[in-house]
Formats: sequence, C-alpha cells, structure tokens
Amino acid sequence: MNNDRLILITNPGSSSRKYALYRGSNFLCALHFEFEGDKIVYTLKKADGTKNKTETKFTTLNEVVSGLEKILVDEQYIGGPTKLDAILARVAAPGSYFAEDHIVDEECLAQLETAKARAPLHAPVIANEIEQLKKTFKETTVIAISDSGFHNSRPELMKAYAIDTEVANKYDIKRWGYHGLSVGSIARYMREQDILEEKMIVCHVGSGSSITAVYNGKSHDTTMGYTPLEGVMMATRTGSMDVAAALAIKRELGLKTDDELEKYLNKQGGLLGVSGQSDDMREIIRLRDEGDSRGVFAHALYIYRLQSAIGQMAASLGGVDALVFTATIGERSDDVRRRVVQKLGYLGFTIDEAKNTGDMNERQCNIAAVGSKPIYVIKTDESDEMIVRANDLLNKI
Ligand SMILES: Nc1ncnc2c1ncn2[C@@H]1O[C@H](COP(=O)(O)OP(=O)(O)O)[C@@H](O)[C@H]1O
Ligand SMILES: CC(=O)OP(=O)(O)O
Ligand SMILES: [Mg+2]
Repeated sequence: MNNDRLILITNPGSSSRKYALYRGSNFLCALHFEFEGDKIVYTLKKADGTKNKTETKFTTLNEVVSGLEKILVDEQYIGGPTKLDAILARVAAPGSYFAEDHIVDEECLAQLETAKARAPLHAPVIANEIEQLKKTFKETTVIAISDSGFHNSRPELMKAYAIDTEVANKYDIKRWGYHGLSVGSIARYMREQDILEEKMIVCHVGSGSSITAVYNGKSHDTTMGYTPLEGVMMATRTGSMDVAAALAIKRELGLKTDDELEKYLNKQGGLLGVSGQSDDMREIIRLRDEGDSRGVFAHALYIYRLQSAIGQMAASLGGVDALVFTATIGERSDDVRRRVVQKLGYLGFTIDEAKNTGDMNERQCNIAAVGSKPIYVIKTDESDEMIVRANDLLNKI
C-alpha cells in the first residue's frame, strides 16, 4: 500500500453516516453522525483513540455529506479545498455486479441507478453520497466496496432461494447477504488476535441487523438475502415475512405500487412498526421499563427473532464454538446481549454479568461466565476492512 495517499471513506447506514480519513493504511480520524433525541451529533475519533462529541445543526442525515468538508477543515484534518487520492464507498446493493468491488465509472453509476429500486434503504443513499462527494472533491476516483463480497465464500446452498434455477440465474435472484465488511473485519481481527474459533456466530446488531455463521474465518451462511430486508427484525425493517402477508398489506392499506410496499416493509416495520413509537433501541428499552405494552412486545419480538436466527446459524454450522456481538446495539447494549443470551444455555453460552457492562474501552472483551463458551463483544471496523479490500484497486489508479 502506498502510504502517501489521502483516502476518505464513506459508510452510510440506515440510521447513521460514518466517515473516516486514512493516509495510506494509517487511520487519521473517524466521524460518526447519529441522532441523539432529535439532534444529529457527531463523534470524532482521533488516531490516539480520544473521542469528542459535537452537536450539529443538520436536521436530516442526507445533509451531512455536503457539510463534511467544512467539518474536516474545522477539525484541522484538511486545510481547505483538498485533493483526495481516493474515496471508498460501502455499497449494499443486490446483484452479482455488486458482489464485487469496482472503480466507479459510467457503468457502475448505471448499475447503482438500477439498484435504487431494488434496495430502497441503502442504494439511493450511497448514490447521493457518491454524487455529492464527487462534487466536493472534484476528480477524485471513487471505489465502490461491496458489502456482500465477504459472503461470496458461502456454499451455493446458502445463496439460493427455492425458485426455478434458470430464473434465479438469469435475473440474479440470490441471497447476496450484507454486513460483509463488518463481519469480515471481525474475522480478520480475531485471526490476528489468535481467538478465531472454527464455528462462530457473529451477531451484527445495529439499525440493520444480521446474523452470520462463520466457518474457519469465512462466511458460511447469513440471514440477509437479496436485499438487507430479509432475516431478523430491525429498527424499521420487518425482517423475513411471508410474501403473501406482504401482498395483503399492499391490498389492505391501498398501496398503489410495489415501490410503496417495499418502502413500507423497509421503513415502517421493525421496532418502529411494532412499538408504534420509536425505531431507537434506547427508547424501546425505556418504554419497556415503563411497562408500555407495545414497547414490551416490540422488545420481546426483537430478542426472540435474534435468538431464533442464532439457532438457525448453529444448525447451519452443525454446532457453535463462540458467539460475537458487534455493531452499535451489539457493542453498546448490555441489555440486549443479556436478554439474547438468556435462552442460549442449550448452545453452551452463559454471560458473566459483572463483565457485561455497557461501556467498552477496549476493542474486544469476553463476557462469558466460567464454564461457558466464549461470548465476545468486538467493535466492528468497516473502514479498516474497506482499506484492506481496496488495496488491489487502489494500486490500479
Ligand atoms: N446505547 C445504546 N443502546 C442501545 N441501542 C443504541 C445505543 N446507541 C445507539 N443505539 C442504536 O443503534 C442503532 C444504530 O446502529 P448502527 O449499527 O450504527 O446502524 P447503521 O449503521 O445501520 O446506521 C440505532 O438504531 C440506535 O437506536
Ligand atoms: C446492509 C445494512 O443493513 O446496513 P446498515 O445496517 O448499515 O443499515
Ligand atoms: Mg451500519
């Protein structure tokens, strides 16, 4: 890796905007924009590990990208209009094209345009990020890094729907899987730390959530499918449901188009739909503690879906040696970890409550009780994984 290159990373999520700046493979800083109540705040993480939180005047996450350059100048990471050497963008979109990484060119932009209708929560956001960043940092090469690529190692069985094989192949209707950069970063870190187990279940629990079975450091199976809608219950996504039930929603609510239905399932379901009040796990826990009946039910359903998916992945692997929690809820919420693991005694997992604290200073900790198989809480590092993955393409520009 050429260590002189200044590289900006954009990793838009369904409830956040995450950016990072690297000099070659050296981390300079990360910016994590998220809602706190109705305010958007950002946490700046510096290379020495220190963190600062700042309140912003942004009212929507889509505005953040246009204010990014000024924040990087104010925080003294760049000195004004800057020539970056590359921008890396995390792309979560279905299709074999997006199961690989690409230098963004006309074809890639056209593919993204098509993907907008297929993955309404992610593709339009990343398309907007790329468009805005190309305007701000003119003539910078953008590289689209696939969020599915890590899952290419899965056996064909785990990629397939039970549909006509010719249709599946002709139209690319497969279970692509997502959160590959996150789970890939966890597997690489565990290998480096010499704590990688043969059969692991990695629970990426954030605004979007998925459970991945990892066999010898490679993806073996995962709960997300053609789009990031399949699988467990999420902040605003329903997760898996019967297509006939989805079509009943379309009929009963008088939704006019398939697009409206897809948006409904992606944005009006999950914690938000079931509680009727909030998509934020912090708020759901508060509602549950107050005894709000829909809050109680939303929390219980969320936990049940995670427990079921962990059982499904254990079956897929034929056993499990270690459990990992990652992503914002997995890393920050001792409550969610406690409730999920409460039912996993049958797989050999018990939490040591004294170790299951909310705030982690280290990247990794093992919260398992004596006699339990390891239960790790590990901070995900999608940016670092993007830098590693982009190396070959970076050498071509
Ligand atoms: N301390 C906390 N406890 C529980 N949930 C939290 C906490 N802090 C943030 N969250 C939740 O984390 C979610 C964001 O997760 P994240 O993985 O960053 O999502 P994304 O990348 O999809 O934007 C939000 O839905 C928010 O409700
Ligand atoms: C793919 C996906 O669901 O991403 P996120 O969790 O960041 O929304
Ligand atoms: Mg995310």
